[in-house]
Amino acid sequence: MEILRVENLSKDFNGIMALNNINFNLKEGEIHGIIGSNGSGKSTLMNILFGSKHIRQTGGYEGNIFIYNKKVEIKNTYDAIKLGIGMVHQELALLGELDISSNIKINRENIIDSTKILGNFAIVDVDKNNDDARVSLSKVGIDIDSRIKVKDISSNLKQFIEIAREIDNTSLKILILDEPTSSLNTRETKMLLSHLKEIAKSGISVIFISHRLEEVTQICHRVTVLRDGEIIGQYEKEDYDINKLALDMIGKEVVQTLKKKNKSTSNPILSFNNIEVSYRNNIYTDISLDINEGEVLGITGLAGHGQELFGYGLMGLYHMDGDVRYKGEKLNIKDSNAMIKKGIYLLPNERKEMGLLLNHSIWENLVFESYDKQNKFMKYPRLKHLSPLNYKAIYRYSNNMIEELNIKVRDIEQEIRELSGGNQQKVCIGRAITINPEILFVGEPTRGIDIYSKEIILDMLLKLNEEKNTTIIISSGEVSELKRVCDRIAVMYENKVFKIFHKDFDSEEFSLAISGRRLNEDEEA
Ligand SMILES: Nc1ncnc2c1ncn2[C@@H]1O[C@H](COP(=O)(O)OP(=O)(O)OP(=O)(O)O)[C@@H](O)[C@H]1O
Repeated sequence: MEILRVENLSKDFNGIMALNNINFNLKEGEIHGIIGSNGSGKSTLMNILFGSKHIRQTGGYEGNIFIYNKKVEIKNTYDAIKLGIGMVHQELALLGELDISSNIKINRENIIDSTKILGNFAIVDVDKNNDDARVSLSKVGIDIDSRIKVKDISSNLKQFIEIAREIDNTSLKILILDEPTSSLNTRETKMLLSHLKEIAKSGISVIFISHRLEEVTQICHRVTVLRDGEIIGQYEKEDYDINKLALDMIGKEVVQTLKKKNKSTSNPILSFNNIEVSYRNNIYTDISLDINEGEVLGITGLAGHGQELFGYGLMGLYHMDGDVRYKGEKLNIKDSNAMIKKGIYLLPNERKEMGLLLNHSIWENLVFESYDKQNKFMKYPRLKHLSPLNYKAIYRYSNNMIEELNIKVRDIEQEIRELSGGNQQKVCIGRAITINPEILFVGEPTRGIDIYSKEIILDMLLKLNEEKNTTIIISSGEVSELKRVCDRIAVMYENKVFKIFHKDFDSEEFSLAISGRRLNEDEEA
C-alpha cells in the first residue's frame, strides 16, 4: 500500500534548481534508497517532507504531497511529525548536557499523574522515561545505561540514539535517515541495517539516504537516483547493478585513486614518546608513534579506540602531555595556536568542528586561515597583515579550487551555509590544501562525500604529498581507501598503536589487529 506520494515537486533556491519536477512514492514497510552525488538534491527533498525551516525561509516549494492518497500541506516540522514523519539529519542534534533518556523522550516526557493538576508544573516520571528509552534503544540494537549524559558518549552511539528518539514516537509512519551509517564502523553498520529491516517489517517506511551503494543495494527494496535535482532512474531490488547506479549518479565512470610513488623516508618528522592523552573523562598513557617525513600514514581502528588522538591532542581538542618531537626538537604542546605557524595542521573528523564560517563566502572559507595566519594572498606581501588582500589572486585561486575539487556552487561569493553537506566538506579540504602545511592531519576526509568526489579528494591529498612533500596522516574507518593511498597503516586498539602495517599486508592479521588480537599471540607489540 502506498503511504507517501510526491507529484511534480520542485525547489528553486534563488535561481538554483535544487529539485526539478520530482515524482516519487513510498510504500508501507518499504525501505527506499535515495542516492545521488553531493548537491544532487537529496537533503532538499527530505527537508521538504520534514517541513524544514530552511525550505520555508527560502520561499517554500512547488508541487504536491500526498499521505495515504490525501493531499497534505507540510508547512513546518510540527505538521510533519503530526503526519507521522520523523527525520534524523546528517548533522546530529542532541542536547549534550541531558542524559540519553531525556533526549529520547524530549517533548514526549512521561508525567507523574498526580502532578497534572499543577497545570504548567509537572513532574517528569524519570523511571518510566528510562524504561521507554531502553525499549526504543533495544529496537536499534543498543544496550546502554540511558542515564549517561549525551556529551559523554561517542558520535557513533549518538546516531543510534537519534534513531531511537524517532522510533519512540508511537505514531511514526515514515522514518527519514540522511546518511545514517556515514560515521559507523562495519560492525555498527551491520547492526543498524539489520535493525532497520525489523523496523520496516513492523510497518514503518524508511527513506534511506547514503553514498554507500553496497549498503543501499543490500537493504533497500527500491532505489531512486537523483542527479542535478532530477530523477535519473528508479530500480527494484532484482534489477540492482552497482556499476549502473554509480553511472546514473555521476554521469561518468569513476576511476579509483591509487598511490604509486613512494616519497616517504624512515626519518621521523614527528614523534610521540610515551605520551598521555585525556578525553571524555578518561586518561590514556604510554602512547607512542613515529611519523615519517613524506609518508601518507593511515590510522584506523574501531570507534573510541583513539584513531584521532594524535592530531586532536596536538591541536588542543584533547588534553595531551609528554614528549612530542618535531624534526627532533621538543614541541610545546600547550600552545596549539603555534602549530599552524610550525606547519602542522588538523582537519578534524566532524564538519561542525572544522570551524567553517557559515555566513561567509566560499572564497573566504578557502583562504582566511592562509591570510590570517600565514600572511598569504596579500597585495603587498612586505607589509604583512597591514596590507590589503590581493582579491584578484584570491578569486583566481578560489575558482581554480572549486573546479579541481568539483565543489558544486553558484559562484565563489556564495555563502557556505547554502552548500550541501558534502560540498561544505570539500571546502574544508580545500582550506587545508591552501594552508600547504608540512604535516597534515585529516580525519575522515571522505565521510559524506559521493563516490566520484571521494576519488578527487584522495587524489588531491596524494598530489599534496607527491608535489609538496607534505606528510599526511589520515585517520579513517574506510580501510579500503587507506589501503589504496597509504604507505603504512597504524591500527589503534584501546588508545594505543597496536600494530603498524606496511603495503601488501596480510588481511587476516589486519582484521585481528582491529579487535586487538594477533596471529601469533606471543608476538610483541
Ligand atoms: N539555502 C540555500 N540557498 C541556495 N542554494 C541552496 C540552499 N540550500 C541548498 N542549496 C543548493 O541545493 C542543491 C541541493 O543541495 P542538497 O543539500 O539537497 O544536496 P544533497 O544531495 O543532499 O548533497 P550532499 O550529498 O552533499 O548532502 C545544492 O546545489 C545546494 O547548494
